[in-house]
Amino acid sequence: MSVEFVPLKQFLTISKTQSTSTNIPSSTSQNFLSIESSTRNSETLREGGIQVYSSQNSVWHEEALAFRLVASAGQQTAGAVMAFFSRPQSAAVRIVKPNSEEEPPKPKQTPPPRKVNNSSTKQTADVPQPAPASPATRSIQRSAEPPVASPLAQAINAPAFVPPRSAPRPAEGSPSLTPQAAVFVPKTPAGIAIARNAAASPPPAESAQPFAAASPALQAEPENHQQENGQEPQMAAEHNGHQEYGYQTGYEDYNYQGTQDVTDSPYFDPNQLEYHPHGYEHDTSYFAHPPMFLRQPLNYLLYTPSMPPQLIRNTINTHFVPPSIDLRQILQEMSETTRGVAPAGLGLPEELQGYHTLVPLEQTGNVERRKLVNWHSTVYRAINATDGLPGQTTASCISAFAPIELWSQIQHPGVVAVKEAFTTKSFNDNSLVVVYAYHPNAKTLFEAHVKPKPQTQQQTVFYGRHHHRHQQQTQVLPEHTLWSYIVQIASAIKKVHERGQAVRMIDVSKILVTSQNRIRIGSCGIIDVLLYDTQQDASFLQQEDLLAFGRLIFILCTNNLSAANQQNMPKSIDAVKRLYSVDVQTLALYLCSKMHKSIEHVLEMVKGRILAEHDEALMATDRLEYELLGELENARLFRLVCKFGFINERPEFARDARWSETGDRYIIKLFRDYVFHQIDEHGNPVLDLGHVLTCLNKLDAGTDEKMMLVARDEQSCLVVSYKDVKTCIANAFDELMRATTASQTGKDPYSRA
Ligand SMILES: Nc1ncnc2c1ncn2[C@@H]1O[C@H](COP(=O)(O)OP(=O)(O)OP(=O)(O)O)[C@@H](O)[C@H]1O
Repeated sequence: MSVEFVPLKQFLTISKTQSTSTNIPSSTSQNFLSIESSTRNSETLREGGIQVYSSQNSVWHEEALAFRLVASAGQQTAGAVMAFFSRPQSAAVRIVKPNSEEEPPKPKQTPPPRKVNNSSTKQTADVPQPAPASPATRSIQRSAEPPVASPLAQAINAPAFVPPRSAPRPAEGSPSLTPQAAVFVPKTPAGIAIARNAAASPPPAESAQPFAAASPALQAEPENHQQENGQEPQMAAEHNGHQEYGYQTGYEDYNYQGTQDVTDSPYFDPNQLEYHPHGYEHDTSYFAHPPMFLRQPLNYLLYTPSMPPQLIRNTINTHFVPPSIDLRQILQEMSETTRGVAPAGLGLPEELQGYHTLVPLEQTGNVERRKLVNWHSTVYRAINATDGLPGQTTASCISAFAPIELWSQIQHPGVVAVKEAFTTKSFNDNSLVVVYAYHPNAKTLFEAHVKPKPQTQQQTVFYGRHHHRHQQQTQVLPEHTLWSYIVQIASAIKKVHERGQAVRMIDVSKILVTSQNRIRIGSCGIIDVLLYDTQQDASFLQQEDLLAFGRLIFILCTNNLSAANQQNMPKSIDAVKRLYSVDVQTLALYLCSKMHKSIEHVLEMVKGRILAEHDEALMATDRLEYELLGELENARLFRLVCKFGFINERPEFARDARWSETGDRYIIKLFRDYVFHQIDEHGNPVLDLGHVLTCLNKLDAGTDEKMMLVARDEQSCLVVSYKDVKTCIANAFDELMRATTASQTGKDPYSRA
């Protein structure tokens, strides 16, 4: 979430309390609470942005949906496990031990990593499997011949058996998984199939490399791809149906170059900086560069697929959803930003009414700032530790915060959700804090389309916010995008107006671009609180909204903040005529006219575009559903890996007979080795993600396929099915679960009563 702070001398004259708050109960918050109460350390689980209006500051907040999914997934797992398992019953075929009379046991100096064999053939179920010959012989190769029954001792001394991991080098041209491909978890059924194939025909052991070994050629790929599928395509390439309004021809008359600095343009009006639709004072600090600090960026190649392009699921850049590869990177960046922390020394409060880890999203300190009415504001990202009970509120304060309560009830995709508001002195002044949903890496429309752009891309992050994408933008907004914005804003206005309220924040600096072509009106409710004692007619304010909407269209069409000023109107109309369809011009003029307007009439005027927008939105949901399908595997396999982590190597099991070499839990230990600790014939570790995925998928499915597990000392082996291992793991995990529950309730974990 994000929070906005306003220092409020006037405001606090209303409320004499030092810290007051109004909490907006929401079903989402309650859901979170219930999840948090069932998990520990919930404080890291919710994210928030706070916008704090103060003479210096502002803050916000929002739920971290990603965490909620993990938490609920964990609960589902637990429930399934508890319902599923009975007492452990190992179905292992048998443990084969060397006969000490026939052959003396080998000395147990530094036992080498055990070798394992995926003997997926049925024969292994009933016959003794060939055992490793000697520790020196580390080679594990898949035998082409079916295993032959042999006396035990002979089996122990038999030539080394061959697991699929170190199969002979595949013939040239045969399909194999490259190390790079193995790095990435296949996301689709097709991907899984590839992984399985890869497990059946693994790469030569020497080609196996650690995951981080990404090829430099692949590193360049996302960038190129981005250029091809940039979010802001060239106007000429845009299929907007209005190419006659070509940017070059249209704007040349206007003497305004797209990449030119706005301030160099003859169209530039120094007075534009004084444009203040809501009483803001735009000053030169508006264009000041925020303080930047360099940081080590994450290597997104470790997160995004470096698969061959033909294996990437969706390369189409749809209106709202970028191609898969870009989408994944954007989401990773968002996730990284959400977890960022501010550099030390900013003097921010450590805790603020249940919010912590404040990170300014804009410049703080002694900088010249624009004003919102008579106040300055600063936006921070913050993390919500608790849901914060309502503080002491005076009657007058309750009425001042009433608009926030009204706004919190407005749930609309075009409005940044309002959460709560309170006052504070934590910033060494009297501030109003308004908490909003946080949209990582959001930009204002001004930043996205109006502000002059740097010519080069920079891998820099300003206070944890990424600034290296989408820097290369043309200055002319494609008409298709413009209509999309118009429809989204009109829809938001409709929602607010029909509730008898006014938006009062239709401004390029307050509307956020939160993802590809998705915009939301932000900072709603602040003006209502700040001017709560100024009685203003709602219908008058609604007319102001529509006027602001018209001005916004002119600004976006011309990239000029003063485009809608009286003296610039003729030029602006001319520019709109040249660059955009007559429909845009008609709508903008209607909205800027002095006649009585209504949002219903606006919707009537844009109804054709609404259908197009609706279709794009449906296409986006289809795309996202498709992307989501590929992620299903992740949670399932992640839960399995977590179970392994919970179960294996627990010190309390060290002396438990069931975990000893004759116990039923021993299978889990050996299976873990089989999955993760493979070695090749030279004793080198094999890091084959394909093998791990194949094993975990079979384990999760509980297949009857059998494998041979070899003890670490290579003195015995065990033939079990994945189903057996699954049962063992489930039983062990169930036991842990019951122990956990018992420790919370004080009951004996092993008592079934
Ligand atoms: N809810 C939010 N989630 C994420 N980022 C936000 C949110 N609200 C604002 N921001 C970001 O915070 C930054 C500052 O926002 P702000 O509204 O102060 O814009 P501004 O252009 O600096 O306007 P002003 O000059 O009035 O302060 C912007 O870059 C904006 O993208």
